[in-house]
Parts: sequence; structure tokens; C-alpha cells
Amino acid sequence: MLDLRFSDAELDQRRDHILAFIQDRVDAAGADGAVLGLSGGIDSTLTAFLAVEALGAEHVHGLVLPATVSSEGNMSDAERVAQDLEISYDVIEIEPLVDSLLEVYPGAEGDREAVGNARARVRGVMNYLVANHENRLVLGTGNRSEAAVGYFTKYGDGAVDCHPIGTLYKGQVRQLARHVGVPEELAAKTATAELWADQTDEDELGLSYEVLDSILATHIDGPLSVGATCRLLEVDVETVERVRTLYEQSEHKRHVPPAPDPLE
Ligand SMILES: NC(=O)c1ccc[n+]([C@@H]2O[C@H](COP(=O)([O-])OP(=O)(O)OC[C@H]3O[C@@H](n4cnc5c(N)ncnc54)[C@H](O)[C@@H]3O)[C@@H](O)[C@H]2O)c1
Ligand SMILES: Nc1ncnc2c1ncn2[C@@H]1O[C@H](COP(=O)(O)O)[C@@H](O)[C@H]1O
Ligand SMILES: O=P(O)(O)OP(=O)(O)O
Repeated sequence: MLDLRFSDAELDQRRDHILAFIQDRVDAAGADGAVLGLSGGIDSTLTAFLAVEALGAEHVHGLVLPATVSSEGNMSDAERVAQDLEISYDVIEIEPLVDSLLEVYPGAEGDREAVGNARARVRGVMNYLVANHENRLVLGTGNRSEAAVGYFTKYGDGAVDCHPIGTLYKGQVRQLARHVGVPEELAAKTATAELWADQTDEDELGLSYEVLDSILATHIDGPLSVGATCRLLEVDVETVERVRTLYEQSEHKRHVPPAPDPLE
């Protein structure tokens, strides 16, 4: 696979660039700081570390939003991140809110994907409730690997005001996290959306982030054809075409919803 790691100098440059980005977004909005969901995973942990460095701990508010499918380990990691960073945070159980959606629309009961995505959307509603109330921006935690294949819930975890780590591939997220002092056990953690029990990103996507990142850098974001990518990375054509299909099918998630062209 491709070695996509940054040099130490590049890591410093990336960190500084992201810190300036967060400060600029908050200043430009006239906001008093930022809100973000803390899941105990590496994306939200890195984003929280960077937000605190950019804005100061008193200007960052974390939300830990357990559902019935959330593991205790992840939720306690999320709280530990907030405590170590000394940011204010709330723990709010979201399952009663999901249950009330299903009470008024029982037809979706048992639909793992629809209910899982509803969990992500309820979290988005909570983030904006706090952001509105405290005049803060909602920080996204998505990275380039997830965005490129649409591995996020439209208007769920995708409902945010900006994406500080949105240009980093997943392996680079882990590398930058270690560089800014995120504890190793969090930096090395298995990625999971935790929208349903035992879900992991790599199982659901059907490929490892190492392979995905390399195909994205080479073929989707880079200039190489399917054939050249297969030869360079020694992966089969079906894998590269699958990534291409995920990329094309998720195009709608990366754009503002379209309206018809104006009539002349
Ligand atoms: N970062 C994470 O780890 C994370 C977080 C949340 C969700 N996820 C994953 O993301 C996926 C989300 O599921 P999903 O993508 O099926 O649901 P989604 O709700 O995000 O997107 C599907 C919806 O998009 C709309 N849509 C579909 N095709 C369209 C098109 N061509 N043009 C315009 N709109 C279109 C429709 O409304 C459809 O219901 C799941 O695999 C979930 O596990 C990952
Ligand atoms: N349990 C959670 N509490 C708060 N915020 C959460 C929780 N689970 C997910 N989130 C937020 O959504 C994004 C994406 O989640 P994935 O775990 O990658 O699906 C995460 O970074 C949190 O900001
Ligand atoms: O978005 P997070 O923080 O939950 O990270 P991961 O997707 O790696 O679980």
C-alpha cells in the first residue's frame, strides 16, 4: 500500500493549518466557541484536541450521547477525553428520543439502517440545540476517507458547520492524533459508527482503511487509472471499482441539495 504518512514538519504544518481554520470559522461566524459530539473514537477525539488548542478549553463544549448500542468502554473514553481536556460536557441518553420517533412511526421499527441513521440524526439535533443556545458552531469530525465513500449519515453526523479534519485520510488522522498527544489506546482504536451492535467501519465497508486510503489517494483524489492503481497497489480490479462506485453513489452527500435550473 502507499505510505501516506506525513513528515514531522508536515504534521506541524497540518496542525497549524487546522487550528487556524477552526479559529477563522468561529471568528467569521461571530460565535463564542464550538460544540462537538464525543464518541470515544479517534476522529472526535482528535477534533476535540485540536479545537481546545485553537479556541481554549472554555470555548469547547462536548456532548456524550449514548444510545442502547453504545459500548460502556467508548462512552467512558468519551468522558475521559472531555475530562482530560478540561472542557465542559454533558452526557445525554438519546434512546428515549429515538424511541419517540418510532412511537409515532412504528413502521421503521427493526429497520437496522433507518433506526441507526436516526440515532446519528438525533445526535445532530442535540448538537444544534446546544450550539444555538450557546452561540457556538458545530464541529464535524469526518475525515476524507469517510467523506469520499459516503460513510456518514446524511444530515446526521454529516450535519455540521465545518470539517476541521476533512482533508485527512484515516491513517493520517491516527498519525496526527499521536502527534498532538492523543493517548495511544485511543489513537489505535478500531473505528466504529456504533449505530448498531458490533458494527465496525472496515467490516461494513468490506475493506481496510489502509487499502481504502491508498485507493483514494491514487485513483479518486489522484491521477491514476483503475488499471494503474491495481498494478501499483497490487489490489484487484473489483476492489478499486467498488471504491469508485461508493464514491460516485455518494456524490449527493457532498453537495448542497440541488434545485431545478431557473426558467429563462
Ligand atoms: N463515520 C461513521 O463511522 C458513520 C457514521 C454514521 C453513519 N455511517 C454509515 O454511513 C452509512 C449511512 O447510510 P446510508 O448512506 O444508507 O444513509 P443516508 O441516510 O446517509 O443516505 C441515504 C439517503 O440519501 C438520499 N439519497 C440516496 N441516493 C441519493 C441520490 N442519488 N441523490 C440524492 N439523494 C440521495 C435518500 O434520502 C436516502 O434515504 C451507513 O453505512 C452507516 O453505517 C458511518
Ligand atoms: N455516542 C456518541 N456521543 C456523541 N457523539 C457521537 C456518538 N457517536 C457518534 N458521535 C458523533 O458522530 C461522529 C461520527 O460517529 P462515528 O462513531 O464515526 O460514526 C463522531 O465523531 C461523533 O462526533
Ligand atoms: O468518529 P469517531 O470519533 O467515532 O471515530 P471512529 O469513526 O474511528 O470510531
